[in-house]
Amino acid sequence: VMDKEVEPFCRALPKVELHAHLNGSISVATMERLIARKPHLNIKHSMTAIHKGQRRTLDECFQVFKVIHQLVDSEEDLLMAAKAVIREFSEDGVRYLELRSTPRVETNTGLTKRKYVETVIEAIRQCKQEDVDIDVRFLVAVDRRNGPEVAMETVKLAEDYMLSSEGIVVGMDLSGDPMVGHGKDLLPALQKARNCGLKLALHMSEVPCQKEESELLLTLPPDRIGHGTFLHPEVGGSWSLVHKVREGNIPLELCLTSNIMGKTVESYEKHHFPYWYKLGHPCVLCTDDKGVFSTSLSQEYQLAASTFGLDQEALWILSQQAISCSFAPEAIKQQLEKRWAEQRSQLLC
Ligand SMILES: CNc1ncnc2c1ncn2[C@@H]1O[C@H](COP(=O)(O)O)[C@@H](O)[C@H]1O
Repeated sequence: VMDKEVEPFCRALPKVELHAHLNGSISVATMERLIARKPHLNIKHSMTAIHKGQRRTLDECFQVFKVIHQLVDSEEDLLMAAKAVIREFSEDGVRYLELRSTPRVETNTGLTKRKYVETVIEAIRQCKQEDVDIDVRFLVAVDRRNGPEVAMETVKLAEDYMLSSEGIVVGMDLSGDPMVGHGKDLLPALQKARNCGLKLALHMSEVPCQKEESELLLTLPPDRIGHGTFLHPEVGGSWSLVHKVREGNIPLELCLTSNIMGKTVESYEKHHFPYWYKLGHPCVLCTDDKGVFSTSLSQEYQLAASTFGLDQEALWILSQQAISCSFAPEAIKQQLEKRWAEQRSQLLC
């Protein structure tokens, strides 16, 4: 009985998505349009998404992103993809979204990093004009693969747009293949970002053996942590890491399906969500790459409910607490809180 009711409940639940990579969030329908535009690339659907039951290594996931980047290589593609992703999140009941994306240069199409950022901002503005029911902010991403100079350049770009985008650009993300590069080289850039008022959402301990890097990144400290799969001592992390994350009350962005499909976590049951949740630590359910991993935020809420035995009240609280973990201005947070409160009585009766 519970499962039947839980699906429509999770869809109707107003939700906050804080960890979504733009190019990983492109749906099958949009991917079809992009593939049709570029037949010469000879790209098959099987190369852009991982389906239920399938699992890849993280390494293979990063190959998938390379293929997607070939499909999204112009201003036009990017605008179309970003608008579609925003609409789809809204249709899934997401009312506040922080979209993250890595500015890229594409010499073939004349795409520059500035144009890239401006196009994502334009997509967000157009959706707002078209009354899509969702508040969207933008986190400019640093791909760790590209090293300290590019990171610094990206920080300058993010700072410029934070000042000129009327609140759309709110922060930065550190992401990319966790096996490549070291956080210590990127520390000065991240410090600079923090000092100029950009919020930091950093991927940390997504794979084992990043203990030292995580210790270092925690000195910043970040405003939110992506994944944090291997922070606790039971999986090779340390008490010191757990202690610092708890002391700083640094929210974790947790992506169940992504971690299973990327094989960093063995099964839903073994996910680290309950570890932190039981400590009362702020945990935010997120999709990571809803396109690549064929999921949705409401599906992630359902999976958390069925795997960890959360009732509807608990799901509502989980989604409501995500508001305070967001980088939205205080006034917006208050508006969202109000909206959540209004919907509460309709949802939980
Ligand atoms: C699965 N776990 C993950 N871990 C780390 N980084 C990830 C990721 N999933 C996605 N990305 C990052 O997001 C980029 C794609 O979106 P954008 O081109 O930026 O919009 C990837 O190239 C990678 O840098």
